[in-house]
Amino acid sequence: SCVHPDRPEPLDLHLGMFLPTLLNQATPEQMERFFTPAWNLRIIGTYAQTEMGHGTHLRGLETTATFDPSTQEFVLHSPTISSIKWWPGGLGKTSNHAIVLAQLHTQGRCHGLHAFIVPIRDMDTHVPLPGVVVGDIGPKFGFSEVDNGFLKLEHVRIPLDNMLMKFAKVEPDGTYVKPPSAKLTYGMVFIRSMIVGQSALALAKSCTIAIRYSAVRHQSELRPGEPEPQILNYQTQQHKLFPVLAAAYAFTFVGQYMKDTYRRISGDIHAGDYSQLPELHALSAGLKAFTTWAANAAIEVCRMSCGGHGYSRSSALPDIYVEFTPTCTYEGENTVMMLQTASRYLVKSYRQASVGQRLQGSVSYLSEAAAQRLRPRPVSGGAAPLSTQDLLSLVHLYQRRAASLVELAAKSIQQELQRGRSQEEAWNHSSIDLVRASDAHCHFVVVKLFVDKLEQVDDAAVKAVLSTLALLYALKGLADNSGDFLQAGLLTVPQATRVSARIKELLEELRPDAVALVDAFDLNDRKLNSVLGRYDGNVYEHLYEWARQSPLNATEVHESFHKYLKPLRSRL
Ligand SMILES: CCCCC/C=C\C/C=C\C/C=C\C/C=C\CCCC(=O)SCCNC(=O)CCNC(=O)[C@H](O)C(C)(C)COP(=O)(O)OP(=O)(O)OC[C@H]1O[C@@H](n2cnc3c(N)ncnc32)[C@H](O)[C@@H]1OP(=O)(O)O
Ligand SMILES: Cc1cc2nc3c(=O)[nH]c(=O)nc-3n(C[C@H](O)[C@H](O)[C@H](O)COP(=O)(O)OP(=O)(O)OC[C@H]3O[C@@H](n4cnc5c(N)ncnc54)[C@H](O)[C@@H]3O)c2cc1C
Repeated sequence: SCVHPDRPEPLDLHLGMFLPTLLNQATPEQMERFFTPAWNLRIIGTYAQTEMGHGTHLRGLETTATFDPSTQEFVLHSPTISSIKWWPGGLGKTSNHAIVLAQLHTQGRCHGLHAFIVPIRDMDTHVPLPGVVVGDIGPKFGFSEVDNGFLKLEHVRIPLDNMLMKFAKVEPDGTYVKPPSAKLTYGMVFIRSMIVGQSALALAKSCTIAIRYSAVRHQSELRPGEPEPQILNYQTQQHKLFPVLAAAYAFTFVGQYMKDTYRRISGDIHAGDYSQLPELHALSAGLKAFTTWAANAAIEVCRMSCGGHGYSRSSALPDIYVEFTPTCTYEGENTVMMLQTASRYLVKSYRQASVGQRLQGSVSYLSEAAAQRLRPRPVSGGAAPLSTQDLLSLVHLYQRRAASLVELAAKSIQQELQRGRSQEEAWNHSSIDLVRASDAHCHFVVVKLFVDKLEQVDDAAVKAVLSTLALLYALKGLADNSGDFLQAGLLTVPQATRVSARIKELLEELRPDAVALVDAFDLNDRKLNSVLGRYDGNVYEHLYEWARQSPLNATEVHESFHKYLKPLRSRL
């Protein structure tokens, strides 16, 4: 990471999950024994939860940890081929320890998934320990710097106090002591919260490269006989890139909010107050999925907006994409995360609101919607007047769309039940609606946080341009999801037409500030690592220099001529 601070590297899991899991789940004695050597890289660890057969379904994980009171040890074992730990970063060749998630068996009973610190390589020779079969899982889409690995445990014994026991415990006689809350052992909320900020960074880098390049790239003819214009003057180029720019700002604010919320609530949890954990889980799961899906698509828009040179590694956009895209899968596959937010939070809150409960946090609007349902509908019934200028009214529109889609999902479950389907089937047959409800809820949260942030901006000029970005973000989202708003009776066709016209005006308004707005991310050339996105805009000279350094150009005549072409010629 000293060369490219953002490139994935084998120690990411050690820094990003092994250390934080110790901080969250180790006892003071275990901190003493493990944290210090881990901080000094004597111990190098990873987080081994996913198996070949299960990544999402945690309760289906097969690795076992069976307590043996006669020796005061746990026996860690991979009972089947599908139970082999698979994917953990840094596991293949780098780590000498792993936090292994395994089903805890003691006194003949299974107590579910718990975390165990398992030494896997000799601390001096780095040779795998007895009973440990470990290696790299082979080439991947990207992440080639990381040795994502497999781990097969064959009756490996570890001492009793290698089980992380801050919450749950096993006593010397094998008695299991339950944690204060079963949810505390899940973990993963920390990284999901951090990933929201990673989405913002990926967007900021991508649109900085694409907008700067679009300011120096001249192509085609706008007015006959005039010089070729900057491609940033094409309305279609602005329509591709300025909403990405707006999203980069939006997600930056959401990423800060997510980090602050994580810090606040995990502080409460450390103090023994678990009441906010459901909100933190739902928010981090939903926003992780929402922002990574959006950023994933936007990086590709930025790459393609740079034409051929966008496809060159010199642009950095292919690498940004390859390194970012697994965030949609790891730390909770996005669809599954959206379903968690809907099923474990939004529908539950909807039902509480329907019986008059006052809701707090990001779902408080569901109480308002429930109260609304009880009031007689206005005769007009039609959509409220739409202001394409007033941000607060747009926030309200997103709130009502979310409330409407949560209600639609909850009603779908009700209808399925009335058809005689079981609970599980009713939920499964409503899961498309559940995902839409979560998506709409997260979209509302993002728009609301963007507008809230503007209240904190004092400088009038900065506030004005950020308001334009917030308007573009909100109106583009309205246009992209107009079906939801039309279906919910929140938008009319004439209003939708006005929205499209307003978006075109905003693109024109933003054009003069576009380069300054990406410069404001202050991403230096080393961090961007992009010939197209260079601050000095001197692209062509550096593109030529970059190509000259290609390994293929080390010799004027490549050995392939003599080895293949020439012999081939002689045979034809
Ligand atoms: C410190 C320095 C930092 C420096 C950083 C430096 C570098 C960092 C760089 C990069 C970062 C590092 C690494 C990045 C690269 C790769 C990392 C990838 C690592 C991984 O890829 S690592 C594996 C991730 N793999 C998953 O992510 C599994 C997903 N699968 C699940 O998560 C579950 O399978 C679920 C939830 C789908 C179903 O599980 P289930 O069936 O048991 O639960 P169920 O749905 O029944 O819910 C029962 C009750 O638990 C609550 N609940 C559930 N989950 C909770 C949670 N997390 N927290 C709190 N409450 C939770 C519910 O809300 C409900 O609550 P209630 O009962 O009240 O409704
Ligand atoms: C680059 C990378 C690094 C990783 N690093 C680690 C690591 O360090 N440690 C670790 O433990 N793991 C790691 N993983 C594994 C990762 O956490 C899992 O791949 C992820 O949790 C998804 O689980 P899965 O692979 O089983 O996918 P599956 O869950 O099998 O997903 C396949 C499809 O099934 C769908 N699906 C699954 N369950 C449901 C459901 N209930 N309802 C509806 N649809 C469903 C999904 O939406 C998806 O479309 C890493 C993965 C990658 C790609």
